[in-house]
Amino acid sequence: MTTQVAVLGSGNWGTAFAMILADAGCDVTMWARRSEVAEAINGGRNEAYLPELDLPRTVRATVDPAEALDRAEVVVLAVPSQTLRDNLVEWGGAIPSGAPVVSLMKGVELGTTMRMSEVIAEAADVEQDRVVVVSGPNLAPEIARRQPAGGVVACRDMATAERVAAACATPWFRPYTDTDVTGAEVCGATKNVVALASGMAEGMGFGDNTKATIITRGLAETTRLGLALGAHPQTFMGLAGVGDLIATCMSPLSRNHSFGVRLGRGMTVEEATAELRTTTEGVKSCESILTLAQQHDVDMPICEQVVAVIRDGHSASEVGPRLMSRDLKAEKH
Ligand SMILES: NC(=O)c1ccc[n+]([C@@H]2O[C@H](COP(=O)([O-])OP(=O)(O)OC[C@H]3O[C@@H](n4cnc5c(N)ncnc54)[C@H](O)[C@@H]3O)[C@@H](O)[C@H]2O)c1
Ligand SMILES: O=P(O)(O)OC[C@H](O)CO
Repeated sequence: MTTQVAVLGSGNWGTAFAMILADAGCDVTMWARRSEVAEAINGGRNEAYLPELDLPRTVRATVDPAEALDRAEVVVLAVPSQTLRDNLVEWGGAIPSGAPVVSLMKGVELGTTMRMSEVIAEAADVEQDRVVVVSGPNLAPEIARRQPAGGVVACRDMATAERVAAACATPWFRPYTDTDVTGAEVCGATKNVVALASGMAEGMGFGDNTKATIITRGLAETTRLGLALGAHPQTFMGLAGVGDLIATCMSPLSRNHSFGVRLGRGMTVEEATAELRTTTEGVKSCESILTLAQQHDVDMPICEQVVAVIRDGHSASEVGPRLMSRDLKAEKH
C-alpha cells in the first residue's frame, strides 16, 4: 500500500528527500513557506532550490501545514535547526499520533544545547521511540541527480527505523538502520563545524594534508563528545560519521565548506553570509556544540577555534597557529 508522507520544509534537502520518497513509491505532500515555491513544486520543479530536478508527479505542495499533515503516515521535518522549535509549536498539534517523525536537520539548538530529536520530543510532544534521524553523506545537489549514496536511518525503536528505511530505499539511495540516535545527531551537527575549519584551511591556500588532519582530528573530537553523551563508538566510523565528514569537508557543494573557504580568504562572517544567503548550520551550531562539550567536560579544540572566528571575529589565519602550537599529546586521548 502507498505510504502517505508529509515533508515540512521545501528547501534543498526537503525537496531532494521528497524525490527519494516518491521514487521509493510514497505519495508526498510538501509544506512550503512561500506560495510561489509551493506553486513551482506543483508545476514539477522547485526553481528556487533545485531548478534542474524534475519532480515526480507524486510530489505535491501546499502552504497549509495542516493540509500537508492530514493523514500523513510518516512526517519529515526539513527546516533550519534554529527555527524548528517555533515551527513545531505551530504544527505540533496537527502531527498525526503514531506517525514516525523524521528529522533531516543537522544542528544543536542554541540556548538549550538540545539535539533535534530532543527538541521534537519536547516541542511537539512526540515519544522518543517514534523520532527518527536521517543522516549521512547526502549533499542535496548530488542526491537530486540520483547519484548513488547511502544514509543512516536511526531510531531508538528498530522497527520504526526499518519502516522509515523501507519508505526511502531506492536503487540509488541505500538507507542503513541503527538505534544510535545520539551518535547520528552528534555526527551530523559537528561535521558542519569541522567543514567550516576545513574550508578555512582551503581558503588560506593549504592542501590535502591540512584538510585530512582537520577531518581526522575533527572525527576525534566528535567521537569524544558523542561518547560522553552515550553514543555507540562504531557510529563515528559509519556513514553519519566519517562518511559525512569526508563529503562535507571536501566538497565545493557543501555550504559549510564554502562558507569556511570564504572566511579563509579573509571575508568576515557578515560578508560570507551575505554572499551565500543559505542555511549554513555550522555557523549557528558551533557555539551550542561548544557549550554542550563544556557542559560534559569534553575538549573540542577545532570547534573552539571555529567559535573564535564565527562568534568572536578572530581571523582564520590567527586560529590555525593556535591549534598547531598546543601542548603535544598522545593521538588516542
Ligand atoms: N542541503 C543538504 O544537502 C542537506 C543534506 C542533509 C541535511 N541537511 C540539513 O537539512 C536541514 C535543512 O537544510 P536545507 O538544505 O534544506 O536548507 P535550505 O536553506 O535549502 O531550506 C530551508 C527551508 O526551510 C525554510 N525556512 C527558513 N526559515 C524558516 C522558518 N523560520 N520557518 C520555517 N521554515 C523556514 C526555507 O523556506 C526552506 O524551505 C539543515 O539542518 C541541514 O543541515 C541538508
Ligand atoms: O551543504 P551543507 O554543508 O549543509 O552539507 C549538506 C549535507 O549535510 C551533507 O551531507
